[in-house]
Order: sequence, then structure tokens, then C-alpha cells
Amino acid sequence: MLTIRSLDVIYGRSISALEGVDLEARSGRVTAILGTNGAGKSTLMRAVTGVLGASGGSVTSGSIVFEGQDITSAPPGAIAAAGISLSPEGRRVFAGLTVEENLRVGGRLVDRKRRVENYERVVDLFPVLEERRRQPAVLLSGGEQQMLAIGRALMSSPQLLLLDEPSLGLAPVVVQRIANLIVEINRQGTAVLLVEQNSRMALAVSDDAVVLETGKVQMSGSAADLASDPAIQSLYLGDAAADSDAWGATHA
Ligand SMILES: Nc1ncnc2c1ncn2[C@@H]1O[C@H](COP(=O)(O)OP(=O)(O)OP(=O)(O)O)[C@@H](O)[C@H]1O
Repeated sequence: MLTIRSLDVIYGRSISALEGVDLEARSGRVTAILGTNGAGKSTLMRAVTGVLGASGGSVTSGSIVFEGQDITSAPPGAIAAAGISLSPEGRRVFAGLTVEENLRVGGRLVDRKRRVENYERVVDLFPVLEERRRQPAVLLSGGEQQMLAIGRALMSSPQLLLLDEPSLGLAPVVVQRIANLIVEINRQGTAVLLVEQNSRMALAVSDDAVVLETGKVQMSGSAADLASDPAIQSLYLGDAAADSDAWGATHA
């Protein structure tokens, strides 16, 4: 579905952020990208969604192909139209707009009939958004804003949903809910590419996983294999995470 080959990204003239990155996100699956601060996860998200230029980055070699279409240098609108949608890090809902208006913005690229269907799907997944639909997004809790950000991304009927740090800053019980919802969204047929510092949660909901370190892929494979790998356990699923709670939700 999404195939990234030998991708190199730099910021400015020479700051290397990604080097020779290979990644495959398959249809029907959840793929996790793990890595500590500065590993290159956000850079990869920017490259896939076509917004690298806005932060001074550029692809210097390699390719990003989605459903057979080369999107390596495509503008963000074309990438969205091709079927990729992002729920950004830090949620970034439109604080002054109501919940319903936020969702409508997410559905602006699809026709009215599809928009109504997608709205029904979103409020089925997140009933609280229907209850709060006339309230400004700023009044929602952190977890509800995360649900709104994911819901807004789903409004464009993506084939591939990108989730950038959906657990960031949320309480463990809310992280658990978000994790369950990721599984449900995937079960309904949407492929998911999940960027997470909360490795425990990410590996629990994913089929496949890639570990990035200083811009390079250190390891990739099935999430189950990675979760049982001693190096991953000590580096990403270590005691600090295990002590905090089942989902290691203190990574923010
Ligand atoms: N706009 C930018 N200009 C210059 N360097 C940047 C820029 N954005 C990121 N970098 C550098 O690129 C590298 C990868 O950063 P990136 O933000 O992609 O990592 P990350 O894994 O997403 O980390 P985090 O979880 O902290 O967001 C880092 O060395 C970072 O300092």
C-alpha cells in the first residue's frame, strides 16, 4: 500500500534527518514507527504527507509510493486526495470551531453523501463527539480532542490513516481507550501508520513495526517479534515504562 524506499531527507543544506529509510505499510494492517526523540519520526510523517518544505526539509533521494502512485514530490492536497490522512501530533484541533465544524473541515474533500456516511462512522466510534457537537473544541478534554483529531482525519475516507503520537500527554485509562479505537478503526478496513513514543501501547495494537534511531531503520518486523526481542525490551519496553502502568503512559 505505502512503500518507502531508500529515503534520504535533509533540513537546510546538510542536516541529515533520514538516511536510507525503507518502510512498508500494508493494507489491512497497523504499522508502528517507534523511536526516541529526534529519531526522525515526525520527519517521516512530513515526508509522507508532503509538508516537508514548510519546515525547511527536502527529500534528496529515494521514493514514496502509495497504491502504485509516486507521491515523493507531490503536494499535500494530492496526497490527501490519493487517500492518506493525518491526525497530527499535539492534536491541533481548531479550538474556536465546534466539534461538528472541525469534522466538516475534515470532510471537505468528499461529496455530501460520503460526508454524511463518514460523520456517522466517526460518531459511532466516538459517541462523545456527537454529545459535544455544538461545543467549541477548546472545551473538550485532552482525550476528547485526540478523538476529534482522529475523527477529523477519518472524515476524508482515507485508505491509510497516519496517527502521530496519539497517546501523548494522556492519562493511562485514556491511552487504553485510544488503543482500543485504533484496533477498531483498523478492523473496519482502514490501514494505520502509527508513530508513538509509547512503545508498549504501539506494539500491542500493531501488526508490524519499524524502529528508527538517528534517522535510520534499526530494526523492523512483526510487532510480536519486536516485542519479544531483548534489545527492544531493554531499550523501549524497559522497567521505567513497566513500573508506571500497563501502557507505560508516562512517556510524554
Ligand atoms: N525544521 C527542522 N530544521 C532542522 N532540523 C530539524 C527540523 N526538524 C527536525 N530536525 C532534526 O531532524 C532530526 C529528526 O527530527 P524529528 O523531529 O523528525 O524526530 P522525532 O523522532 O519526530 O522526534 P520527536 O519525537 O521529538 O518529535 C533531529 O535531529 C531534529 O533535530
